[in-house]
Amino acid sequence: MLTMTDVIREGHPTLRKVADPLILPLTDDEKKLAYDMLEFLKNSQDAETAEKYDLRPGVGIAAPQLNVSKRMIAVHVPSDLPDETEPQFSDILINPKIISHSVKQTCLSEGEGCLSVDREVEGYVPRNKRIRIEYVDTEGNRQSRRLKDFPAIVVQHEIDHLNGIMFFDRIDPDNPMALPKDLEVLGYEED
Ligand SMILES: COc1ccccc1NC(=O)N[C@H](C(=O)N(CC(=O)NO)CC1CCCC1)C(C)(C)C
Ligand SMILES: [Zn+2]
Repeated sequence: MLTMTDVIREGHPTLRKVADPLILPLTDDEKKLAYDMLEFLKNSQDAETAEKYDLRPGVGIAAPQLNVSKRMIAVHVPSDLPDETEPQFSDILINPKIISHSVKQTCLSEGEGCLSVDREVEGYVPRNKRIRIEYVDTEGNRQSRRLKDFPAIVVQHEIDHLNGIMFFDRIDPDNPMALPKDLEVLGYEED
């Protein structure tokens, strides 16, 4: 199973590379990595396993973070409803592409972090509020999804990793707490 020791950290050159598209069908190794990535996220969200292996509570991870410069991400976003056990969005996305997106932007009120970044970085990370993505799943089937808000933020954060972009690259250095117009901060319900 993957643990935090398998995750490369800020400063490792692979995090700044543009990852290569995967050729289908996936090799057995690529398929194993895909499943390991999704299992890592599920493990990290299981209190006992997370504590036992000291895992940070992950909602998404990209292959480059495991030093594999290939266009593959895993996402496992829990539901924000208390009694709901089904995740909001959970899948392995091969060669994901943002096909279109809303003009409207959003950001997390508490900013972002990263499994590959061992420090707090202040500031809003503006992202598209709604996105339409296309990707191939591990069975080789093309998938198309429309996502918004937190699941959309997670997928955009992970696709950035496939292009060598870190979340703090998107924070305005002159005014980290600047809120671009047309941006709705996520986390505070608009009354
Ligand atoms: C179960 O955990 C949660 C439940 C509800 C809300 C949030 C979370 N967890 C997270 O946001 N987790 C972050 C995360 O996995 N990432 C992914 C990452 O680093 N990928 O490379 C960072 C997030 C910042 C915005 C989107 C993803 C870390 C960096 C804090 C571990
Ligand atoms: Zn990250």
